[in-house]
Formats: sequence, structure tokens, C-alpha cells
Amino acid sequence: MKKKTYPTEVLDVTIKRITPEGYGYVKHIHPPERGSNGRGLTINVTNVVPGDVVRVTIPNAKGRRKAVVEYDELLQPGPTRNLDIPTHEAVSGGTPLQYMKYAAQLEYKMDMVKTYLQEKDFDISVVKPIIGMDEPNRYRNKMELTFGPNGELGMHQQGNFRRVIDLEDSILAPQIMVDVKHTISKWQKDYDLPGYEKTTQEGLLRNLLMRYSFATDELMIILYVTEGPGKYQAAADDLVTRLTTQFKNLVSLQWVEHASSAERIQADETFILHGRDYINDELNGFKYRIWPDTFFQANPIQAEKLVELALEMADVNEDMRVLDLFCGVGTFSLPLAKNSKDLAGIEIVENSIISARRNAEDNGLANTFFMTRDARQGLIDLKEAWGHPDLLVLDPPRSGAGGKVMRSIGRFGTDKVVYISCSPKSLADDLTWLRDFGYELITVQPVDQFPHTTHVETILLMQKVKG
Ligand SMILES: C[S@@+](CC[C@H](N)C(=O)[O-])C[C@H]1O[C@@H](n2cnc3c(N)ncnc32)[C@H](O)[C@@H]1O
Repeated sequence: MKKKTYPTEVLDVTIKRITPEGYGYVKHIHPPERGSNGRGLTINVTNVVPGDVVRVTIPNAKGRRKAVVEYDELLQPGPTRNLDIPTHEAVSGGTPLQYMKYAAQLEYKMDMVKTYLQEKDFDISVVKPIIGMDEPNRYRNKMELTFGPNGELGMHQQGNFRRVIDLEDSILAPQIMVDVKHTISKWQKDYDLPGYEKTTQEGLLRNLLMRYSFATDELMIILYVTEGPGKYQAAADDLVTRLTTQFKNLVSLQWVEHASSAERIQADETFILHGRDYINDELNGFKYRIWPDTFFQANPIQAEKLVELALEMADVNEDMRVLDLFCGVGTFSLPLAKNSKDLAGIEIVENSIISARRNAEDNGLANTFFMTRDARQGLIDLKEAWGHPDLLVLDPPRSGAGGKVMRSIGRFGTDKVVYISCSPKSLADDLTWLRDFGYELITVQPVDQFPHTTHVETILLMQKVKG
């Protein structure tokens, strides 16, 4: 039977709150005088703040439960709207909170941390006020842009992975990256190089990755393309000339072939067009070499604060053995190692472990032991390979460590556990496991690692209650 469709409706709605995904939430009940079917419609609106009154167009309004829409018109700005940000088309996607005043963003993130902890019956009186940024714009040391099929180069529209919004400017990117973007867009146009079209899998240019170190001033530019420079050699040579002339601090320019249809950036073959294949960076006075695929904290100003907080909460001394679980390239490992007897790091990505070992060596730290393992297996193998830690630090991915790993940590029974998290939801779930092993929350410090996004970082200390 053919499904009935209903007319498109234009509605004026008031945004109630912002969801954890960054959408403005509205619950609309179709009024009886307009033939209500009694059902509610959840409308998720992009680029809004609470209290905004906006006009939205909803196709098949009464036939659906949920709609994700851009607003047609801002009828009245909400009290926390930052009116200095002009329109939502002129700036890039990926920043759903950018229209909210920064103080309100911080409040929103504080609430999120408290709500998730409270849901699991944790004492939220130990949650300290969130640490924000003095200057919350242009903080990222890495930006990844996508080439669209019509000459766009920018970020995907929120909730729409088919549409790329050409990046004119970005509240997240340092000016140098915005300049690189414009130079590359001009070069693309001059040589008439096609952007990659996902549906037909045709076109040349896929992604642009930029890394910039605020500490060393070194710049890396990577182009991900569907084939090697071969028949584009003249264009590639000219790109080198343009970029090295404009950016004297360009130390790495790479043309990376990624031919398969897989969306996740990958390297089939790498052609170094200029310089070397990595850049040097620094954090908390430690040196790091960063390759294109190296995970490295994206906001160095806030990352340094996180590391300082970890050192403060861990309170290590030269008699202590420390385990850094999910250690990456050693952002927390190196400063912890410097202040302790021994440090072990466990991490699943082989390249990160190779990098962590090299970083330890570059920084003259001989008391480190790094192991490539899945966290759960690593905790089992560590006992034999290295021994038992006095303190455990963990910084898992967004999905959290999970019950099995948390139970293993509980069985390790170190007095203290320092947990760094980028998802308050998975954090609260994980902590319940430690509570079952007799740990209690001592202090919780949210840190705004990613202004203008809905992400919030939290670092906390749990301690085993002595029986
Ligand atoms: C949020 S990052 C933290 C990295 C590091 N602490 C830092 O600050 O640079 C999480 C890390 O966990 C690693 N990882 C993800 N799943 C893992 C697993 N099952 N076992 C071990 N490590 C894993 C990722 O590769 C990533 O390096």
C-alpha cells in the first residue's frame, strides 16, 4: 500500500535546548484545528542556540516523527546568541555551538558532565568549574578538509555528509590554514582539477590535511588524491612553487594516493613533494615528531593544561611505577615518566607505539616501556612483561574503555586511577565499574578542549577507599 504523504508546513518554533549532538531541539505537536493526528514531531535545527525563534520548512510534516532542518529565517535571537557571528553559510560546519556566547557554551558543557555523572548516582559536588580558553578561536593544530564535486573545499554540512560547504573562514583554524586553503582552491581552479565525487567515484582531489605547530611554527600540507602525481606533474610542481613561496615554514608537502572507495583517509602510496614526512611539535616542554596519521592532541593550549592536571592528580614520585593505558604517542607518558621510577604505555596502534618509543628517546627518557596491544590483552600481558603499576592513567577513545577493561583495572587495585575522557557519557558508564571495586570520586575537572563543538574533555581522580 502506498504510504500517505502530507503537505509541507512552514512553522515558527522556539529552540528549547541543544542536544548532545549539537542540534536545537523542538517538540512540535500538530494543533487540532489543523487536522492534528495527535502525534508529536521532533525537529532538530542546525546552527541555533536555546531561545532562538526560527522559521523552518518541514516536508511531509504530519507524516513523520523527526526532521533535521536548517532554519529559513532567524525571527528572534535567543539570549545566548553571539551576534558577532553573521550567517551560518559563510562559516564552516563542524562547529554547532559557534553561535552561542562562549560563557554559555561552557555552562552547557558543565551541565552535560554533571548530568551524566548524576544519572549514575555519583556525587557531583566534586565537579570543579570547567576550565575554558582565554581566546577560544583558531586553536586547532590540525584541520582536515574535503574537496566537493563542484570545486568546494571545506567541511561537511552538519548532518549532511553529501554536502561540502566551501570554507571561506573558520573559527577553529589558525589563519595560516585558511590561507593555505585559499591558495589550494585557486590552484585547483587554475588547473581545472576535479574534486572527488563519492557516488560515481570519479575525480582527483579528495582531502586536504593541514598540521601546524604553534610551538615550532612548522607547517605540514597533505593532499589525498585518487592517483599519483604522474600526469599531473606540471600542476604538482607549480603547487610546490606556490606553497613554498608563500609559506616559508612549510617543512612537509605530500601527495598521498588513496584510490579505494573507502571514505576513511588512507595512504596507498606517498609522494613527498617537498621537505620531510613529519613535523616537529612540542607540548609541556617535550618534543614530538608528528606524521600525517599520528594522533596528537588537537588543541595544544588546553592539552598542556590537561597534562599539568594529570601530573597534579597523579602526584607521582621517583619510587612509583606508572601505567599509561591508551597512551598514543606518549602525551601523558613522557611527563609522567620524567617524574616517576618507571612508566609503561599500552596502545593498540603500532605506529603510535613506534612514535612513543622514539619520542621517549628524543626526550632522554630511558625509564619507559611501550607495548602495542589491545588494552584488555595489554593489561594481562603487562604483568609478565613489566610488572605491577602503583598508579594507572587511562585516556580511552570516545567509546570509553568498557566493562571488561574497567574490571581488569579494578582487579589491578592501584590506589589511584586518573581517567581522561572525551565523552562524559562513556566516562560515567566506565566509572560505575570502578565504584564496584571500592573506588570513590575525589575530584572531577572538565576542560573545554574543543570550543564551538559539543565535545567536552574531563579529567578526574578516583581513589580506592581503604577498608
Ligand atoms: C583519546 S586517544 C589518547 C591518546 C594519548 N593519551 C594522547 O593524549 O595522545 C585514545 C587512544 O587509544 C587508542 N586505542 C583505541 N582503542 C584501543 C584499544 N582497544 N586498546 C588500546 N588502545 C586503543 C587509540 O589508538 C588512541 O591513541
